[in-house]
Amino acid sequence: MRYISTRGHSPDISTRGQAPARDFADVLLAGLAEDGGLFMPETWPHFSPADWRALRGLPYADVAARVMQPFVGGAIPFEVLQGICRDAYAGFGHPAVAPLVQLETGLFTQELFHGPTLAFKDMAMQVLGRLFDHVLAQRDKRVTIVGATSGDTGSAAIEACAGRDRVDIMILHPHGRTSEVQRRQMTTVLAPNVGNIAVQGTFDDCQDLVKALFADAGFRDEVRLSAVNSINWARIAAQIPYYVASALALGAPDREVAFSVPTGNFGNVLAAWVARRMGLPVARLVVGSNRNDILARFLAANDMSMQPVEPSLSPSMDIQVSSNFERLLFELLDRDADLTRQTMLDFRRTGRMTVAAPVWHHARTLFHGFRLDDPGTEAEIRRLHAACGYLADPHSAVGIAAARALPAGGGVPTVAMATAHPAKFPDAMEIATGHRPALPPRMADLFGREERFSVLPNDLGAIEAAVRALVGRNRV
Ligand SMILES: Cc1ncc(COP(=O)(O)O)c(C=O)c1O
Ligand SMILES: N[C@@H](CCOP(=O)(O)O)C(=O)O
Repeated sequence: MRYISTRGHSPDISTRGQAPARDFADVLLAGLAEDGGLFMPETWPHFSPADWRALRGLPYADVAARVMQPFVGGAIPFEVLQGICRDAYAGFGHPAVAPLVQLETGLFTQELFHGPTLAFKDMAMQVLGRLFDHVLAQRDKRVTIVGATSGDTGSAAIEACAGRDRVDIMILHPHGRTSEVQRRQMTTVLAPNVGNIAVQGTFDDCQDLVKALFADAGFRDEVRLSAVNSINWARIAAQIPYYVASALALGAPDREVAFSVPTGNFGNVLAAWVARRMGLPVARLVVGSNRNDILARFLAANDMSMQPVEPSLSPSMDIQVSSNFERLLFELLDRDADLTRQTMLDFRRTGRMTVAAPVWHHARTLFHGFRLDDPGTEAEIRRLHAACGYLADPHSAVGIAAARALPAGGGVPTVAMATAHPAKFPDAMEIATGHRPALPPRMADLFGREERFSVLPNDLGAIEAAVRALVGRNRV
């Protein structure tokens, strides 16, 4: 399998490509293409109904390896990939890894939060940490990972990379805009290869800083920059298998399913779209947003206009620029990289994007948008708890409410993704239900642990200096 950039390869003008086609291992290490685009597979793998059926009954780790295998291609032998997946999921807190829970007739939630940091990010990040180890050892290289987080990616990435020999990792979070549990999960990891910066800005500022670091070619090469956000294709590839696992459990490929996904950076729901592109019978995909509803507004009215990021009860979704939308746009524009690049540059210049009517109509056949404000989120958490005793965190509650808002779908079961453990957001949970969910015993002393992080302005030079200091410390 080869990969191309959303901005550097046009099917008509292939010689204009700026980022050369790469294999999976190259893409894992590069993170973002040199031309600022996102990597995409050159072709989409396709599974027949018989291929899907052959996955039924396998342990989750084996499903993951088989679903990821076509994306990994010849870059890593299948036995190695399978070993990595088995090892990655062995430590999860539930034997099914990502169990399905029925909430009501036709409505299920898939719990993606049984990994070490209690959010869906672990599902991919535990695999990525091991993939980095394997590929870096093979190539005898080191990398510096710089990631942006609105709360959950950071701790999952740190957990996956702390103490690894060939990786330094610096995580940027928006100062004061995560929950305290989320912040402490990152800042109390004192391994020498880990750094944390609280940026005086929003998640979008943090994400823009990461992209600006990649755009500074000198810096990128000097520290051998890599990424663990879902701009890295490997993250998307490792998020596809749980859609497959729940669809199979509900009768696929002989029965359709629908998915409802609480959305911010568009990486999770994009993985569901890829599963459908691979032939999984997915009837509908619902994009759930909080008050930062740029995606819902786009789907409702072809209006992707940026507004200031507002803090909400679901802080991990407080995002305006959904990076992975660029991957969808590339597909919607028939893989015209020049048009994708121009559309994205115009969006960042003007803060506004509308697409041609047929493109927008096509997007609406693929995705339904939904928006839930904070009072609605609180009410949904309370309702669920009263109705069936289920504690859904504020992000998961947005996804569940979005699933319930869907018009009846002719007997198609809907799976709403539960993306975080409620104990990560104890204040919101207590206000909504009167219950303060406890952290697992291994994290019980989180609030007594020493924290280490710097507060820095939203300034590229300051971030580059901090990354250089981290790298310098570990490479002498
Ligand atoms: C708990 C939680 N739910 C939902 C999301 C949104 O997922 P995505 O950014 O893949 O759209 C995030 C952050 O990414 C998250 O941490
Ligand atoms: N919600 C995320 C934001 C980054 O998303 P990613 O999937 O692109 O890493 C977070 O919790 O950090």
